[in-house]
Amino acid sequence: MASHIILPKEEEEEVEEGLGVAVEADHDSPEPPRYRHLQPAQKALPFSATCVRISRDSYPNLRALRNASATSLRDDDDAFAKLDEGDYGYVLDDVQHLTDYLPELPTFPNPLQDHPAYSTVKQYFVNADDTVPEKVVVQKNSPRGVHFRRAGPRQRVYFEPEDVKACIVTCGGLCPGLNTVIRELVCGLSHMYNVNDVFGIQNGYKGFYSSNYLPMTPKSVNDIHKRGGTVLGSSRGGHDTHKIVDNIQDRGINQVYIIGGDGTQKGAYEIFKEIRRRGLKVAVAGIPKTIDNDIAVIDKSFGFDTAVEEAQRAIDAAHVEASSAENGIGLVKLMGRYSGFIAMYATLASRDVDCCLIPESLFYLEGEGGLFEYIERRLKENNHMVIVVAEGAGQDLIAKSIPVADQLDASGNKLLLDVGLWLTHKIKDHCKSKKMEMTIKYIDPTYMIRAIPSNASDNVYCTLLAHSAIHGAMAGYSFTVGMVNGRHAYIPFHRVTSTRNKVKITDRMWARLLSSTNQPSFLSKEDIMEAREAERLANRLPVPAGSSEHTKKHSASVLSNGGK
Ligand SMILES: Nc1ncnc2c1ncn2[C@@H]1O[C@H](COP(=O)(O)OP(=O)(O)O)[C@@H](O)[C@H]1O
Ligand SMILES: O=P(O)(O)OC[C@H]1O[C@](O)(COP(=O)(O)O)[C@@H](O)[C@@H]1O
Ligand SMILES: [Mg+2]
Repeated sequence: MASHIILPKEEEEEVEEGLGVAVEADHDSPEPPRYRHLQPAQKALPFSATCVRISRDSYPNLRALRNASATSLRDDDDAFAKLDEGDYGYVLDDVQHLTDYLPELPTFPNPLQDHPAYSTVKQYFVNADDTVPEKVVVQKNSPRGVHFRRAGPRQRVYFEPEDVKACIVTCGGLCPGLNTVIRELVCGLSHMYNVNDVFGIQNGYKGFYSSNYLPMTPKSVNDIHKRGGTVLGSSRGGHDTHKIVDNIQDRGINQVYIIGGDGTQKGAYEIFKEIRRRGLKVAVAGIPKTIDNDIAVIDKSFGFDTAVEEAQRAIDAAHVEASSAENGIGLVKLMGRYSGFIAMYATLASRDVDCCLIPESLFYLEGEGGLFEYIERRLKENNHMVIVVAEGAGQDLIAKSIPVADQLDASGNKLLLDVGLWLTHKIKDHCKSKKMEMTIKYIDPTYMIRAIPSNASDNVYCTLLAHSAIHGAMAGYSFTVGMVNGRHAYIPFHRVTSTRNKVKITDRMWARLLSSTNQPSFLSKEDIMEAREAERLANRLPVPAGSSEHTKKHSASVLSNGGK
């Protein structure tokens, strides 16, 4: 896979009058990276900002460096990174900072140092060099790997409180905890940094240029965390980078807090790039929201725990319905377009679920090891059963039986066909063909789950995320904030948008689920090998000793060495 990394001029003699060269590095190839001069548009960028601190001499390490990362940069010229190498394979995948393109900015003492509540905390400020490792399970000889900048308050900040004009926007689908994040941003800015000029953008990205900005105060947001939804409103679509940045510029906004999922974070990155291109002193802080828990790098997204908890109520209802009928089946559809985390965790928590179907694990209906065979067996054994299906599961099967053209929502997300309804009909038809008496009750609790306020633990998590975002923006960084291995970190935008977090069906968690439900895995031996190989390639791991692939490679290298 190729990615583009930009080197500073002084490290590349081949540059003529340009500011630098782009390096196209193919990590899977032993060939040295190819150099390309920057395109005119890229030359317009203040170069010191985007340089990757890798010298030409360290090229042998470049592959190792990129290999240390589980995800790669997007394969386009926009994907610039700030990578910093340390000893023993240490890599800092750093976030953008105002001084990358405005090097002369003054700094100010952090007002928290005089705050009665915070100044008593020993070592309240984080060390400027503190970083958080992406992977915490290591071996004796493994390189230290990729790290992210640790979140938290810094000794010096890049904004004076009275100069800050902040705005908050929520985009995409609802998720429990949105109001808590909004509340804590407004209160945190005011209570920690004495910032009182905070505005709410209404109804998502389009609100930047089509609605009034709502002034927000600690008083006006005091009890919003007890309500579901978002007091600001949200929407899909409407991301017009130029119009948005024009408005940010015209209104003198200098901190933008953007709460939303993968689509929203992509939009935040576009906004940041345009802000930087215009040389504006504006920090962009993304706070990832995804009820599906599918955002890469971070441990867990806010609202996920609340969603799993609320899903129990639907599963309980399905269980009551199923167990109160002869050959009763309760079918619950849970959220998860591409990732089945809610379905998997809700199943593991409930213990009443007999089968969980997720997008990551393909299933089939007919024949040996299929869903119908399992349903028949389970009804015979237990007289009732509960099935949980994630909304993105079985889309391939539905598309085969009901061919319809793909439809997209306003944000460009594919609209899914209703797997719950489809499965209900399929199961009914099958039982009818087998002359089996049965009852099936289908429950879709999606909007009931999304619309509730967050639970206690999500409330605390939302508060910490909001505070980390504020500290980062005040310190001049632009980033997506998130918890990585239990510590809050500032993550480059491209890292959270380039891949998706998915359930690994070769992991222990999925194995636990299979053993708890006793459902078929729907996988052949070849499927398992294929999934393991995909996993290995995605994580750039070596071929395991003893595997057939390893034996093949080993024999080939022995032969090429003349059998030595
Ligand atoms: N690639 C993209 N570039 C810029 N904006 C995007 C992109 N993808 C989505 N957006 C914007 O982000 C917002 C939310 O996206 P959406 O996919 O609906 O929800 P989520 O952020 O939860 O994934 C929408 O306003 C959409 O226009
Ligand atoms: O009906 P809507 O509002 O488009 O939302 C449905 C989608 O919203 C979600 O709950 C969350 O999606 P986003 O992360 O894109 O906001 C999905 O699980 C679901 O498919
Ligand atoms: Mg999304």
